[in-house]
Amino acid sequence: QYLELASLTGFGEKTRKAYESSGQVAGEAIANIRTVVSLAKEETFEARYFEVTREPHKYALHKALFASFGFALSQGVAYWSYSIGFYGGYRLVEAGILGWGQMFECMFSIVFTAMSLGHITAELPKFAKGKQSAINIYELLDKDTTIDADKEGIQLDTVSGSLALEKVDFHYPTRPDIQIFKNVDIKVKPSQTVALVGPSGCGKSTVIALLERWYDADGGKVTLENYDIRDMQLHNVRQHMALVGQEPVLFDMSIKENILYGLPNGEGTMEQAESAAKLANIHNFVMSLPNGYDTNVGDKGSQLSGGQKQRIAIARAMIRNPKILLLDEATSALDSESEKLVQEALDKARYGRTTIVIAHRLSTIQDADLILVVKNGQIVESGRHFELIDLRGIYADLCQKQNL
Ligand SMILES: Nc1ncnc2c1ncn2[C@@H]1O[C@H](COP(=O)(O)OP(=O)(O)OP(=O)(O)O)[C@@H](O)[C@H]1O
Repeated sequence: QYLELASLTGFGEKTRKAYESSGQVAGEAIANIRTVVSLAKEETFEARYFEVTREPHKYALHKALFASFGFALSQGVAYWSYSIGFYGGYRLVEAGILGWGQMFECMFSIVFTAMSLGHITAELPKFAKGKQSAINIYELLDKDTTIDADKEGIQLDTVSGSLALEKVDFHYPTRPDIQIFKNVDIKVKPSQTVALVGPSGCGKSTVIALLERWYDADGGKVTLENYDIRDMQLHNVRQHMALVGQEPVLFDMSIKENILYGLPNGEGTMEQAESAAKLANIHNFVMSLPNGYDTNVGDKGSQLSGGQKQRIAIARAMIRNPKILLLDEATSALDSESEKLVQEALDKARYGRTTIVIAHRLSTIQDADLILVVKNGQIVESGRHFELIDLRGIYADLCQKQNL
C-alpha cells in the first residue's frame, strides 16, 4: 500500500498538469467551434488534442502499471504471510506447544487485524489525491491581490462623472518589460464625451481596464470624483460605470432576465426592462417576437443577430442608470444597418453621462468633446475634431485614410 501511495502521489501532479493542457485545447476548440469549422481546422485541432493527450496517456499507463504492481505485491505478501503463519502454527501444534483451538484463535486475530489495517491503507491513495487537490486550492487562495472586492473603502451614492488618470505608469503584470503608459494624464469632466484614438495595440482598451480597476496603475493614480479609486470600495466604483464592449455576452435566459441582470440584485419590474429596451432601440424588435420579453436568447445569445445582442447589452448596461459609460469598439463588429441602430442607441445613452469611447471608425466620434490620440504610451494629440484636423498630425492622417 505504501508503494502504491508513493507512486500515485508523484503521478497525481504530473497527470493533473498534462490533463490541464489537453482540457484547454478541447475547451478552446469547442467554445469556438464555428471559427474552427469555418477555417476547416477540425483536423488540426484533433491532431493537437492527440498530441497533448499523449503525455497523460503515457502517465496513465505508467500509473496503472505501478498500481497493479503495488496491488499484486500487497496481495502476494498477505497470502504468503497466511501460509507461513499456518505452517508455523501447525509446527507449534505438532510440537504440543499450542492446541488447535489456540492456534486458530491466534491466526484469525492476526488475519482480521491485518485485514482492517489493509482497509485503512487502501484509502491512503485517496488521501494522497485529496492532499494534492487541497494544495492547488490553497495555492490559489493564498495568491495575493491588491484588488480586493471585500476591502472597505469610500462609497459614493451618486457621482457627477468626473474621471482622471493622473501621471499614470502602467505595464501588464505578465509583461513586465513592455511599458504601456508613461506618465499619462487624462482628465474627463462630468457629461463629457472623450474619444480615444490611435494605432492598434497602443493602449486604448487599457485605459478602460484601469478605470474599471481590473488592474492597478504602477505609478500615479486613477480617480473618480477626485478620489483615488484604490481608496474606494471596488463594487462602488464599478457600480457607477457601464461597459459596452465589442462582443456582447448574453446569458442563456429570457430577454427580460438578461436586461434586468444589469441591476445590482438582478430583480426589477417589466416597466424598467421596457424603458431600458426603448432607450437601446430594441423594444420594437422584442415586441415583434411571439414570446416578447420572455423569449430565450439561447446559449451566449446565439438565437439573436450581433446588432440585436448588442442593443440588449446596451439595455442591460443602461438599466441601472450609470453616470459613466465606457464604449470599447461597441459598433465595430456590426454591418452598417445594425451599426446605425446601435449608434443611435448609444447616442441616446450618452446623453447626460460621462462617456469614454474607443472607435476605429472615426466618423462615429467626430462630435466628441475631446479626442485623445494615444501613441507609444503617451497622449500625443488632444482636442476637438476640427482642431486636430488643423494640426495636420496623426489624427488628420487617420481621417484622411478613412476619407473623412
Ligand atoms: N491582459 C493582457 N496581458 C498582457 N498584455 C496585454 C493584455 N491586454 C493587452 N495587452 C497588450 O497591451 C497593449 C495595449 O493593448 P490594448 O488592448 O489596450 O490596445 P488597443 O489600443 O485597445 O488595441 P486595439 O485597437 O487593437 O483594440 C498591447 O500591446 C497588448 O498586446
